[in-house]
Amino acid sequence: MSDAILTLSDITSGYGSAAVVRDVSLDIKQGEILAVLGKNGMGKSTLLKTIMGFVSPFGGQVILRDKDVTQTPPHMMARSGVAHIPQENTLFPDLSVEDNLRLGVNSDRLFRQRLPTIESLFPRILERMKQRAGTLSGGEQKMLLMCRGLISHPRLMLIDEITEGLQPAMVDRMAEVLVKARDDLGISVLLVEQHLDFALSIANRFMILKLGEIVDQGVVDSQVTSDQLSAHLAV
Ligand SMILES: Nc1ncnc2c1ncn2[C@@H]1O[C@H](COP(=O)(O)OP(=O)(O)OP(=O)(O)O)[C@@H](O)[C@H]1O
Repeated sequence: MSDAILTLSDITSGYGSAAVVRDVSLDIKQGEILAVLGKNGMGKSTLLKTIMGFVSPFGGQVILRDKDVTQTPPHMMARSGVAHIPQENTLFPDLSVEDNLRLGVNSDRLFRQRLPTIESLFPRILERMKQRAGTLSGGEQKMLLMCRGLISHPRLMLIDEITEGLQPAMVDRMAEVLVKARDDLGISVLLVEQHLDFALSIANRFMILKLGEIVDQGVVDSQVTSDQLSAHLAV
């Protein structure tokens, strides 16, 4: 049995007949953060949507803990412990913070059981439980999206540009939360990012996607700096 929680083998996918992700192979181990970096339009979001089952691959395999889940629909992927936090805001703005959070669990018992973990990660969200989600600040809405993912107790999170539009203090908070999720809860994370310093501050490994293909990858250590990788991301 492989120790990878997720393995992609030669995934090619896209829209209509246009391939925007080409022959991507990767694996993520339990409790590891893999950052997928690249310029706009390089296929990063499509890669996450393909794993989650929103986009059907033209070829290749998606393996979750040794089980072939290629073409598995999103609700079944969620049931298998995969949480997708898309770039778009998928909160229900007219529902309260609490009701949005409750969408991440299927029972009142689990909700009450897991709330303390959420409280320890994001105390400010708890202070706003009765507030309509649409009236939270942009940063608080991103926090709520992350909490809704975390309260489902995922084994794997697919996170798409969570730092977009966040102020530096909130970016730091988000980094702390992801590191805690990895180190304390053992969650694996596939992180799509344009914020290089954020990604390199928390990721174990990185991978650069260019026109849908992996053009560089490696372990994040003191040798890897944002200056080296920024050439891949410059517009
Ligand atoms: N639903 C769709 N139908 C057709 N083409 C699409 C669709 N979604 C994305 N594309 C195209 O696929 C390509 C890759 O898009 P994708 O959103 O995966 O890139 P990305 O690397 O996540 O970019 P960004 O950083 O700007 O979000 C782009 O050329 C985009 O226009």
